[in-house]
Formats: sequence, C-alpha cells, structure tokens
Amino acid sequence: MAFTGSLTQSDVWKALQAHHQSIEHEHMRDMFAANPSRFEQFHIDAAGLSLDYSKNRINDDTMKLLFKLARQQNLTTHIAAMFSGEKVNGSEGRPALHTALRNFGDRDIMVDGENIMPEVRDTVRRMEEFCWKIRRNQWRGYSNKTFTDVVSIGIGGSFLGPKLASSALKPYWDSRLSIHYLANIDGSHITEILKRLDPATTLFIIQSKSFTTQETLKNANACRQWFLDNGGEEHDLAKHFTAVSSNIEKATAFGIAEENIFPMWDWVGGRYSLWSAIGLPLALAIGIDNFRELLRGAYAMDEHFRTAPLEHNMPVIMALLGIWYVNFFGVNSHAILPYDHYLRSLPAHLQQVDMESNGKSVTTDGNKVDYQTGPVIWGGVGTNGQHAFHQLLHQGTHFSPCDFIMPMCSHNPIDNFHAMLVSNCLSQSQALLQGKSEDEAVAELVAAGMNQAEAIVLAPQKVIPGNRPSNTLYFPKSSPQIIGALIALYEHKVAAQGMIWGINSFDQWGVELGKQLGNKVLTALESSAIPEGFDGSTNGLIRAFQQMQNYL
Ligand SMILES: O=P(O)(O)OC[C@H]1O[C@H](O)[C@H](O)[C@@H](O)[C@@H]1O
Repeated sequence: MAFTGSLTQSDVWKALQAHHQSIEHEHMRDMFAANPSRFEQFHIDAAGLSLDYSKNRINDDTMKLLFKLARQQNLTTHIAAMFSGEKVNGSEGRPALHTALRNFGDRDIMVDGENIMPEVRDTVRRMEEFCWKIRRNQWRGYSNKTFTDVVSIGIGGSFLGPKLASSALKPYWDSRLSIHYLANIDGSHITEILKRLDPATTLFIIQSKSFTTQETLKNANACRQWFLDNGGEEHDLAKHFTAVSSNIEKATAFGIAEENIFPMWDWVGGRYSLWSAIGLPLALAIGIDNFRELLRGAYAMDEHFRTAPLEHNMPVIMALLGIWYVNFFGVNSHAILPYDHYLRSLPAHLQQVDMESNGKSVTTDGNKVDYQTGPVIWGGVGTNGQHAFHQLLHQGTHFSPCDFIMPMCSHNPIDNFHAMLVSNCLSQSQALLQGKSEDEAVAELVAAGMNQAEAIVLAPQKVIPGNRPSNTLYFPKSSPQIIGALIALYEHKVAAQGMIWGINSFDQWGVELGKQLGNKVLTALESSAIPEGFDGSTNGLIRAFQQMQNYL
C-alpha cells in the first residue's frame, strides 16, 4: 500500500534521520580501512558505464534504508507508469515519453489510444533520408554549391542537448560540415556566427517544440533576412531552411515548406528532446548510423532503469545518494566534473535536465513540500576546475557532492597526456575523501624543513577536512552508445528523485513569468516615455537603458 502521508512524517524518513545522526561524524577514511572490499561492494555496471560509489558517506544500512524509502514511495510503479505512457506530467496532462524515441524493443507505446512508435520510426527514417541527401551533396544550396555549414537555431532543450552530444562526439564528425548552435537573443551571438558564413552554403534548422520562443523566432527571422540580403531569394528558402517542431502550423506559417518540417511531440519535454528530430544537427555531423547508436546506448540504459531491481539500478542508486545528501546532510548543490574536453558542455545540459525538472516546491497534488528538492547543479571540465573552484570543494564550508566522469581511453592518445588526466581525476576524488589532518600538515611542514612552532602556526591553513563524497563514472572510451547511456542515466536519476520527492519533474511553469514580464519591459525600453507601472528598480533600469542609448 503506497505511503500517502507527508514524506518527512514517514517511519523510513525518521529512520534515515536517526541513521544520519549515527554516521554523520564517521570519516570515510575509517570506512575504507574497516572494509577492504568497499570498492567492489559499492560498484555497479550498466549499459557500458561503471559507477564507483564507494567514496560516499554510506554503509550497508544507509543503502538499505534508502531502498526502503524508494519502495515506500512506490518508485518501481512510477517508473513503469512513465515508460508505459501514463500522463505523469499531470499539470500539462501529458506523458513523458522521451524513452519512446529510443525504443528498439517491440513494445507498442500508446498515447490516447494511438501507438506512437510508427510515427517515431518514420521520423528517424526521414532524418536518415535528409542526412543522406545533405552528406552526399544530393541536396545543395541555391547556387548548386554543397553545404559547408549548418546553423541550428534553438534555445534551452532545443539547444543544450544537441550541442552537448555534438561536442561529446566531435571525433565522429564528418569534417565537411560545421555545425553552429545559435541560441541567445544577444545580437553578438548571431553576429559572431553569421559573419563567418556564406548563405549559398549554409543550411538552417529552426528548432523549437512550441515554435513560439522569442529568441528562436527572432534569430530565425534575422537569419532569413540575412539570407535574402546576401544573395538568396524567396524561392530559394526551401533549399536552406528546415524546422523541427511540435507546432507544424506555426512552422508552416513562418514559411517553412511542409516537407522540410520534422515533427516532435508534446509528450517529449524540451530538455529530453535530443533523441527526437531536435537531434538532426547532430545526425548531420556524426551521420545517422552514429545517431542510431546514440539512441541504442540510451535504450540500453532505459531497459536497465526499467527492469533492474532497485539495489542493482544505477540511476536509482545515484538518485538515492543525491537524496541522502540533500535531505539528510542539508546539501544544496551537486558538482558535475567531466574529465574529458569533449564533455565540457555536460554541466550546462544537466543544469537544465536537473534544475528545470526538480526545481519545484509543491508535490504533484499541489501541497507545499516541507523538505528540500532539486539541488543547484554546477561544475566544469577537469583538470581546469582544479585550478579554479576545487579549492572550495576541498576547504570550503559548503560540501558539494561531486560526480567525476572519466573515459579511461582518449580519442587523442598523445604521449601520456591521458594517464596524467586520469591521475588528476582519481587523485581529486581521493583528496576529497582523505583530506589532510592537522597532524599530517604539521608533519609535512616539518619534513619540509620548517621548525615545529612555525609549522603548528601554519598548519590550520593547510588542514583539509576530507570526508567529502564523490561518485566516479567511468567507461573505456566515449562513443555514441556511451554518450547515449550517460545522458539517459542522468535523465533517469532526475526522474527517480522527482518520483521519490512526489513532484512533477516534467513541467516548467516557473519559466513563464519572466517571459510575460519581458514583453512589457521590452515595450517600455523601446518607447521614449518615462517608464511607470513597474517597481522602482525596474523603472530606474529602464530609464538608464533609454538614456544610455545615446552612447550608440
Ligand atoms: O523548444 P522551444 O519550445 O522553443 O522551447 C525552448 C525552451 O524554452 C522554454 O522556456 C523552457 O524553459 C525549456 O524547457 C525549453 O526547452
């Protein structure tokens, strides 16, 4: 029988609070000393990925209680509901079926009585045909030149996912095509992109699920005008402009030829849409076969998430560890640290996946939560971060659990660069675990020739508390399958947390107010009238903008 009371009043929650009190002062150094097989015990492999979660402030009892929490919250039922197309996105009355986009099984997936799989597969087939024509120069520009550049115009979920996967899979790019991602409404972004391009050899893909997003429409209109001002003609637009949207009507009204519009569907959340035709720029870069491999990797992680028992379920384990720190250690952030130059866009993508999903304060039935939900996701590429923010990770007053993400082999195996990269990754998580005690600091200073008294004075500055948790996710080498599995892993970690917290991870109402207010502010900015009707600060800033336009 599902537990229906407030989460924090449940027995298992209270048991976790008591357990936290019992182990919060235990140091992981001692846990490893007491248990030589800790690495093997807290380790799991799935879909080509390996997770070492032994450097966490957990023991067997912790995990048992966390799995009990997952069962109390009926996690398995919620997971099944998501995969089967139930309307888990209650506030929008929609399923969340990004998994259908990479369903290689023979399961039919019904939405409102319709099996959606034929249309999903037909769209991939259309993407294949399109990629084939572009990459084999069957489809050329208005002056019959082959395409050299693709501009993907989109923002949020219509930008971060494909951009991440494109940079992650750079070793698989077809070098004849350069892919540019245009997102921001800042005129400098479009300027920097278009100034290097030739309209005759540039293909545009307007990416917008809603086809109503201000930035995307503004940029799309500006690109069309640039095209028409620099040699293209109205009748050439169909050769150079395509679109991906669930709003076919709006895309057609914009002037995109119907046959150039690739559908997506309202049962796919923007931040989960990389796997749909929103992945078209990626498929053009790496080829449709590699795009399918990306889908296959995600499918492997889906099947693992859907079928593996909780105790052997990688996304569930990562979800529960996150809940352990957020709800019992009072941690409010989580760092994503990829040790792979090609994965440098991963933190930005996961910021949207996680924070736009679980940045919520009410449960699915509208009750205000009395516990923390989604943490602040941040991070950066290793080893760069070591020379920037790792200082706080090691000696700051906040502790931020970290995910180290490490390919064990490089696509560019020059000299021993990669071994050096890996050594840094492993030693950072080791240092977070181990720390340095005051005695060790004094001993080190004395060993370095300092006299005891001076060493004792300086040592406190050098103390590193350690006992700071981290996961290490590793795999042999990044590939389309591995990247597919990795992104799907985080999607499912986030969904599992939302299911346990009882919040809707699939809507994002919070982004709307700023947009609504933005339209009014824009009108005021562009008028010469003294702004009024806003708060004093906004009035003042609008006035400042108006006055500073003289600087143009
Ligand atoms: O794809 P679009 O409809 O243009 O939406 C683009 C993005 O904008 C919205 O404001 C949401 O924050 C995102 O979830 C979405 O991905």
